[in-house]
Amino acid sequence: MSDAKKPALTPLDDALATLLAQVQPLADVETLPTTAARGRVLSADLVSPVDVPPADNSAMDGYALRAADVERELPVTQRIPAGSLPQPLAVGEAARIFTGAQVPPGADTVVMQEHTELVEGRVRVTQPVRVGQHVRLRGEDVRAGSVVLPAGTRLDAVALGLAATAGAAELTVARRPRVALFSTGDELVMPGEPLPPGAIYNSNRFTLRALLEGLGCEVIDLGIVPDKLDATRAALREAASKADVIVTSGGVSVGEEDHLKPAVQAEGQLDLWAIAIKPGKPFAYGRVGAAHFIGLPGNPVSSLVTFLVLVRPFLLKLQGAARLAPRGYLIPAGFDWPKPDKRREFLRVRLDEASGLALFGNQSSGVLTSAFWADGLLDNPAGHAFAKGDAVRFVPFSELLA
Ligand SMILES: Nc1nc2c(c(=O)[nH]1)N[C@H]1C(S)=C(S)[C@@H](COP(=O)(O)OP(=O)(O)OC[C@H]3O[C@@H](n4cnc5c(N)ncnc54)[C@H](O)[C@@H]3O)O[C@H]1N2
Ligand code: MOO
Ligand SMILES: [Mg+2]
Repeated sequence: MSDAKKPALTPLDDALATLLAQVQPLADVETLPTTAARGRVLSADLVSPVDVPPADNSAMDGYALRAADVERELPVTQRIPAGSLPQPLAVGEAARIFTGAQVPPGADTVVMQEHTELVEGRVRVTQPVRVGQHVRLRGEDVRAGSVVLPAGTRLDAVALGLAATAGAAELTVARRPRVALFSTGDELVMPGEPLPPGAIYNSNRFTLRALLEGLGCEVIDLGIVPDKLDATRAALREAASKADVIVTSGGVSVGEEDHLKPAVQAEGQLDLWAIAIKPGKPFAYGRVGAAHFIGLPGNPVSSLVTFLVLVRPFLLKLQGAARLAPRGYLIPAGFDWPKPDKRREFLRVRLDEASGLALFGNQSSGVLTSAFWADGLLDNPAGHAFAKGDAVRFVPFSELLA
């Protein structure tokens, strides 16, 4: 193809806007045990019916007392382990108390046992105290009636813990998106099989499956589809009959062996093709029947990067997630980048505390080791040169692979 005939590449932000405009959150929800909801998106606000903590309680093993009484030697009149109900504390008394135990009515302060002396059942405080010290107040974490997790929360470990602290045994989440996945390429063989001359192992299937499962999707794995137009069309029809979204890898560029574009045009419509990013230029989006079609480039790093920057926010929006964009951070570059690409680049870099971002030597889109080595992606605007020490945008994999 001559330069004159080259289609304009769509900027990434425009491509993302097009994708997000095409997707509405799934209407169907399901209620799951909290233990089974990791990675899913909450579809209604979770309101706590209880205060957390439910009562004032001790942050230390020690003695509960009135701060006004600390100058005196106090008789220890009760023992309060966690989980037991205390008796009211009279003036001039102390209670033996343990971390997490309810502070007795009448006491306003806890003294840790290291700051006391116990002589014949009477306790003497040996250090100055502050009124209210070591008392964790009822409702200081969560107030009854407040929203602990808003609709659209992605349920990670901390969110699940917070749901449980509010007593939620079940959570209502968006149903799993059904995603049909297939890889194209006559050179592909599955791990575990012998590798004939000319062949390579299919890695994208594993990367993409893991990414999809991590985002709460039900993966309909259609395996490897041969580089033939008819086979590609048949695979698209099958995928569209089973899934909300079709994700493919490979066969989306310009060679005669790349059949996805014509197959999608024959079975549905192609809305977007080729974006101004490196790696990942020949990304495709369209529709086949009622299903969304997303064609990722075959090169393993290209399919990974395009998934992370385009498909991930798309699948999160499909589930009603509130936050679609990953957080990026300005970090000093540890290297010069004098010859930027005309496309927006996503460089595989590692975070080095002393020198800033370090670059993996081989940035080829076929080199998956670069992504394994890296801590994240340096998101460099199109045509932007920078020098060592300049602040650049770093998006950690911890943001993208979660
Ligand atoms: N004449 C041009 N050729 C290419 C262009 C171009 O603009 N003009 N773009 C290049 C870019 S950039 C990319 S990215 C690739 C994308 O190609 P396809 O999406 O058509 O993918 P394939 O040709 O099928 O494969 C590319 C590459 O990746 C390997 N591959 C494919 N699938 C897998 C898999 N499941 N696991 C592991 N590796 C896979 C495949 O063997 C090829 O080496 O096109 C350039 N060409
Ligand atoms: O877009 Mo390709 O991914 O540069 O190799
Ligand atoms: Mg190709």
